[in-house]
Amino acid sequence: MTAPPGNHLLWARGLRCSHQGSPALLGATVGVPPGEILAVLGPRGAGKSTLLACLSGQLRPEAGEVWFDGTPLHSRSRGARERLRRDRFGWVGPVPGLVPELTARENAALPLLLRGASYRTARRAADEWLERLDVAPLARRRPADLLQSQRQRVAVARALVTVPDVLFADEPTAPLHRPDQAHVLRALTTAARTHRITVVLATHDPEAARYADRTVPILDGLLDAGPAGPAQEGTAPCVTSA
Ligand SMILES: Nc1ncnc2c1ncn2[C@@H]1O[C@H](COP(=O)(O)OP(=O)(O)OP(=O)(O)O)[C@@H](O)[C@H]1O
Repeated sequence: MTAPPGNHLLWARGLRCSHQGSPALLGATVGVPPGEILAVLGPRGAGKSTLLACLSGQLRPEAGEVWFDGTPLHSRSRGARERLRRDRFGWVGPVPGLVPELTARENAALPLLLRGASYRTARRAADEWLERLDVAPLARRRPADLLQSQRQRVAVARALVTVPDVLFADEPTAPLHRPDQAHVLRALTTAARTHRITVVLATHDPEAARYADRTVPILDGLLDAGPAGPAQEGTAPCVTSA
């Protein structure tokens, strides 16, 4: 196994992955330098979510390699990949997925509390991120009392509260109206740039991709956007439990 070429925080080559026999990724190669906001742009079913799941270690690809911070991710155990996701990655998807019983502040603080931070520390950090996402006045409200765009901004605050090395954003504004989409994407990308957080943004919308530093197209499970590096044999089947 040879380390990836160039100065990439995240790098993948020749990723292949299928879901219950139907192919989703047929060969994806991409490198992401530290601090870059990269948009992966493609239509529905192109393989964007599967790519992000492989890059973040949720799925282990059938073939190909994923490297993060100079070490291979694709060959790590499930537990090691879960720890990496908890400690170094953030995730925001199209559905906010907030805990309904908790306030916006408690939801945003949750990742820090799960890491063992004190309530006071977690609360202070959560308040700062809610402020950056323009939802600080709503800190005491529960998700049911928030608008969809407000819930999504709380979800972004929760994804960024640990200041992850990489934020994976999978269609983070898909269910929002256009003005709310712009608001959430501007807040997300401004916060990421300020804190040098690398972002991989999956989207079907060229307007959303305009907030990124670079856009790479994905179509029918194919993406070729980085130096290939040396050839490598495939690994185990594409599964979450491996
Ligand atoms: N859990 C699954 N079981 C079966 N097929 C799946 C599953 N997840 C994705 N697929 C299929 O894999 C292909 C790629 O899906 P994927 O969700 O990665 O694409 P996408 O570009 O993110 O699309 P969308 O924007 O619709 O989510 C599609 O054909 C999809 O139907």
